[in-house]
Amino acid sequence: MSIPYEDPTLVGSYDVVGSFPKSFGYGVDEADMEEGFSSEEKPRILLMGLRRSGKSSIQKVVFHKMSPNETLFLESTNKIYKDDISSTSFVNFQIWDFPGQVDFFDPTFDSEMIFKGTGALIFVIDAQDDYVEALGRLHLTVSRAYKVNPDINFEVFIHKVDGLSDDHKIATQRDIHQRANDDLADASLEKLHLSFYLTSIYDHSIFEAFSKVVQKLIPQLPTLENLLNIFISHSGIEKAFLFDVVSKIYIATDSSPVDMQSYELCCDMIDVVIDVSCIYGLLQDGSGCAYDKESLAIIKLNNTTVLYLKEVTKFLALVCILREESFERKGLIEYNFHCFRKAIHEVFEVGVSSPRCGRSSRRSLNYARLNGSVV
Ligand SMILES: Nc1nc2c(ncn2[C@@H]2O[C@H](COP(=O)(O)OP(=O)(O)OP(=O)(O)O)[C@@H](O)[C@H]2O)c(=O)[nH]1
Repeated sequence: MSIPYEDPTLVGSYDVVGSFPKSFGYGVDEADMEEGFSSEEKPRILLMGLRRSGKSSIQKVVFHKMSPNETLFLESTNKIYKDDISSTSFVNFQIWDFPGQVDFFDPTFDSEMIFKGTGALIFVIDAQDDYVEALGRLHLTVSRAYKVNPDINFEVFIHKVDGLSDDHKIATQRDIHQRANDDLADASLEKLHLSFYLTSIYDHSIFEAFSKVVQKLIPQLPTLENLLNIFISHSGIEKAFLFDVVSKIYIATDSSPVDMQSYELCCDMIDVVIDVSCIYGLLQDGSGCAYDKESLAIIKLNNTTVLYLKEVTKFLALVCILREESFERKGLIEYNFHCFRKAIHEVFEVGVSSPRCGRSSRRSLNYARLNGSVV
């Protein structure tokens, strides 16, 4: 079976349901910054798994704002769908969505080309279905990819868990974890590490899981975490996330544990801000930008909690949760934010001026170009 490729610019686009209009973007000049980078060179995230496991739905919900219910009408993918999201998102990758029936033994399947430039391989398992066949396919896929490129991060999404009880979720995760690792041990592939996530497109779990996958691919992550730690400890803030605004993936947070509720609250805040901005912030002819340098929002909740959102770069927003009493020192928070923002810009500028030219430094350079130099 030959696997044709599909250029996303040529296929039908999906209407946007939910908070962001599809046209929501951040301006125009990414093309200039991309010079010298062919799309082939961009690091990839691969989405693989059996038919109907939910791959296309994940991609559409996370990166194209499709509403979960609309995924019911998605047709089966029969080509590799390459989605370049770098022009609208901090996540400067290509997402490659594979058809479920991909045949690794087909001579036209060029595993060297596909796996060489891959940063992460996400294997999606439908938890509502019998997963024995999926486990076999997982083993085949990861062992094949590992042989070509042992640096790939292997991520397993135990997907559609919205249909399972909490106990069932845990039991399924344990069982899949055990069997997948047993298969690897039998093949003497103990060094191949699999990470497991329970996901569903019907809640925030898919965004959280994708956040973790993407974070592993961001070379500046420790620096970003450090900056967030310094910022919150000097500002009386409880939790801070650095969000990619379009996808609502958080690319970094401070080192205190993430609880799902805080994350959801911050995601909802982004939706509210962009919704209000789209409705009341654009000009009458629809021109203008829903998210720009001026973007700032403060929401006081009825439980003495304050949510604070502010633009950091054209792709990134800082969203914080703090107590009302800490917010009395608003001037201090603003000053610290100013220093934080400056430091973030410097982090990415260092990437730009770095003389290194290996593949990984080119990746950071790519981030830097998109996130530092144009804000
Ligand atoms: N309950 C539930 N259904 C889901 C979830 N994600 C996807 N689905 C449904 O699963 C079905 C298959 O989804 P697709 O995204 O087309 O699956 P795919 O893996 O891309 O399928 P192929 O293109 O055939 O490989 C659709 O009806 C989706 O609505 C989920 O998290 N929960």
